[in-house]
Amino acid sequence: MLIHTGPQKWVENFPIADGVRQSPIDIVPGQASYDAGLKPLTLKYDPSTCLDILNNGHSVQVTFADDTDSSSLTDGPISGLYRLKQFHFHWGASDSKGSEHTVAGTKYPAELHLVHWNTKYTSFSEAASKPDGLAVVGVFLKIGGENPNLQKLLDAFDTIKSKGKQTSFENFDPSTLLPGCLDYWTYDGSLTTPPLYESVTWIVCKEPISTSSAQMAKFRTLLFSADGAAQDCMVDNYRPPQPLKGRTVRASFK
Ligand SMILES: NS(=O)(=O)c1cccc(F)c1F
Ligand SMILES: [Zn+2]
Repeated sequence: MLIHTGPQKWVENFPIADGVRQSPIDIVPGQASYDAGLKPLTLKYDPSTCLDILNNGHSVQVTFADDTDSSSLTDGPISGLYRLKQFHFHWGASDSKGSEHTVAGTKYPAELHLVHWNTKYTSFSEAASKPDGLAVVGVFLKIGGENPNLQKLLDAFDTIKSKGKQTSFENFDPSTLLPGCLDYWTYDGSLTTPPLYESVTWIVCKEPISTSSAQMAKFRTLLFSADGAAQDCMVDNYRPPQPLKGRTVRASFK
């Protein structure tokens, strides 16, 4: 029988779930403070660093070679250079929910997370638990026209349907999943899945990218469960917004 240990249970094994800088949050544009000192994001991605696509049992993840600075994030709210490690998604059981961050209470059907780690540390694993260790760029997906760049990922889903399945995935350029305008909100937060480390500088793009309802349905064909186990559709793999606890959300735009 299926036991879902949802976000409400995480605090038992990860007490930081009730910490002071947890993610995601509800972003209230009217309460964000414009910071003229915030630089535009510099995202330089090399498609040849794209390695594989994986069903890790809680999302679909595309992993990158991070042994050089070829795919990097600089500027924006951060100092130094952060390397792209992976990107993944969160989505709902229907188009009415699925994003982790919300905007004045609005839920999007999905959210893309591009995970980067600070090269002042020697590896992702070392960086993952440091207060300035990670920078995650979040991009909302909204229902609109079909997204041909997203379709390249979806076409690989049939071969990674169940938990633990992965397949090679090469020469994908993640910048094709970025919105045209890179205006963003930024705040200090955490991983949104266990171990919930408070190590993430969040950079959430104001402009969503489009996906179709049919493309969203394809995400929902993935499984939380491993081959041979009772089939458990991978849906609602998002954590709800967490208390702001006095944090300031800054905007890179007026
Ligand atoms: N949802 S999330 O972007 O916070 C995230 C999840 C797992 C590992 C990470 F490094 C990470 F950043
Ligand atoms: Zn995520």
